[in-house]
Amino acid sequence: MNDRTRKAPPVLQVRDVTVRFAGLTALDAVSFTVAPGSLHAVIGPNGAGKSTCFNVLSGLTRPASGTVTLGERDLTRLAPHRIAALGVARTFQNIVTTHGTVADNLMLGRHARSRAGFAASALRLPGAVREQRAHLARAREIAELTGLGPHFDSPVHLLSYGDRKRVELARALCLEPRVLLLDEPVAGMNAAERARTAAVIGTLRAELGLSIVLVEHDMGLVMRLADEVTVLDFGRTIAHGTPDEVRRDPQVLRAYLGTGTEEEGAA
Ligand SMILES: Nc1ncnc2c1ncn2[C@@H]1O[C@H](COP(=O)(O)OP(=O)(O)OP(=O)(O)O)[C@@H](O)[C@H]1O
Repeated sequence: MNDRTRKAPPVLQVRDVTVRFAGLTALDAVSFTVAPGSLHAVIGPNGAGKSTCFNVLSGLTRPASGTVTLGERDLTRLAPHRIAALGVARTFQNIVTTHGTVADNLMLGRHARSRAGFAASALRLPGAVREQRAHLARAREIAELTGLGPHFDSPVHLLSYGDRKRVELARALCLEPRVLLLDEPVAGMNAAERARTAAVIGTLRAELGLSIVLVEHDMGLVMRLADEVTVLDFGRTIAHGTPDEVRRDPQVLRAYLGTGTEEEGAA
């Protein structure tokens, strides 16, 4: 059990979000709601707008119109660090940590939550030492939760690719988020690593009660883990529902099989 179990996260609501890049509409009035403690997947073929959607949620891209709210808070125009401070943490598709030990990387993640100043820490004042110890203990718990416990003191570059990618996930968890945005968490992994990471994601939701938004190309993983799925294609929502509902949706099948109508512009 963990002592950080908190009340349910607030509802994350994306309403009518539109993003344009020059002439291209990357997201076109996209809306979805992430229920507290649920796992919501955003899927779609290449170029559908999934990363753009994540960039809006994490404050890296400002939409031309529409809003993103977490409970009562409007996140739409906040800087990324403010959004993170409100409890929305993300991982990145292509970042795989290579420096330091697992512990070093997780402590970097804890740094944002540290109250003791740099000088107090450097001078090893008692309060700062106590705080540091508590952060280290929590980092160790997070390592256990993400399957990295045995590697806590290992240099990251000696770990397998799958473990290294989970270091990024564990570092995001060190922010103690209420909402976790996972951008292709199993990309590039082999089958065993994918299964391991899927199990970790399931555990996170069960044990921490987090809301999770998942962008992932691995449909098996999405269908196994998601409570709800939003399907994008060319920036538009083409389907929304439970995994079973979307997997049978003719528009989804068309988008994935590339046999779309002229209007959908499939090649
Ligand atoms: N900074 C940008 N400037 C111009 N166009 C962009 C920019 N970012 C994304 N796009 C375009 O917006 C559209 C949506 O891209 P996005 O990366 O969000 O799709 P995606 O669903 O994440 O794709 P993938 O599965 O390949 O990662 C694409 O046509 C892409 O080329």
